[in-house]
Amino acid sequence: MKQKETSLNTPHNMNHLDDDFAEDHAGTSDSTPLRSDAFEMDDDLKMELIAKHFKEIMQILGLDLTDDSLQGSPKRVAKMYVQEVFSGLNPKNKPKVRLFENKYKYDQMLVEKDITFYSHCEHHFVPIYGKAHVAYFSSGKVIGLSKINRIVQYYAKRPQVQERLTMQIANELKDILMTDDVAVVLDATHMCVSSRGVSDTNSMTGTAFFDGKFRDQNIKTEFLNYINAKTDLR
Ligand SMILES: Nc1nc2c(ncn2[C@@H]2O[C@H](COP(=O)(O)OP(=O)(O)OP(=O)(O)O)[C@@H](O)[C@H]2O)c(=O)[nH]1
Ligand SMILES: [Zn+2]
Repeated sequence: MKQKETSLNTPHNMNHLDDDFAEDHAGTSDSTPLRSDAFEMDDDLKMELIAKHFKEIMQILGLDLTDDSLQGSPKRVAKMYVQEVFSGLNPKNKPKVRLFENKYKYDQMLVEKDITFYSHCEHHFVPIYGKAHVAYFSSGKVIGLSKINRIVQYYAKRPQVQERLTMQIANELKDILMTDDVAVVLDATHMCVSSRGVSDTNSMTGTAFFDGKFRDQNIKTEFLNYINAKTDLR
């Protein structure tokens, strides 16, 4: 895991490194740049500190925190960051995945497409949202379909760049399923591009990862055709 040292003024002793914990929980697919003491602080303290600092940001912006609509916002934002939109930074929220034997000897590709995800751009902290399409060939084991969605959600719920999110999903699936035969495609809208800055409301960002059998052009085409096909079952 990549580790970064920065100093944060907290009342906690966050100086020692719990390497074993971090390694056990983060796994090999984790490439988010995390502080070496990222797992030291409990959620309550994180929320308390974020609320305190966010309140200051609101005050600096000139907002009157005695207004009854604004009063609760620092705590609301803190709770949303820690328990919801950035919950994927905490390894305790990593989905528990059970493997099953591929008893039915299914040897074709399995595709989980149109997985809706919400993430946040790590440069501007505004939403990225889109669809993930994931496929794999079983090397003898299979996982429950919902776990694929949960893995996508876990890594999406972090400050992200789309390229890293794509790789984290792919590497996690390769680790769990013990195979290189994994493909991941993400189509997403970045609100830092659409709602500010260049303000392009139409452009989308595509990222893709193909390994193992998916490097074969025919297999790749089969996967891409399937994710682009209209499946009107909903
Ligand atoms: N590669 C990559 N870039 C991203 C992603 N999300 C946002 N960005 C870009 O990150 C860049 C940050 O660049 P800066 O020039 O420092 O930011 P900025 O001055 O706010 O740039 P503008 O958005 O052009 O106004 C921007 O070009 C964003 O569009 C992502 O997932 N992957
Ligand atoms: Zn951005």
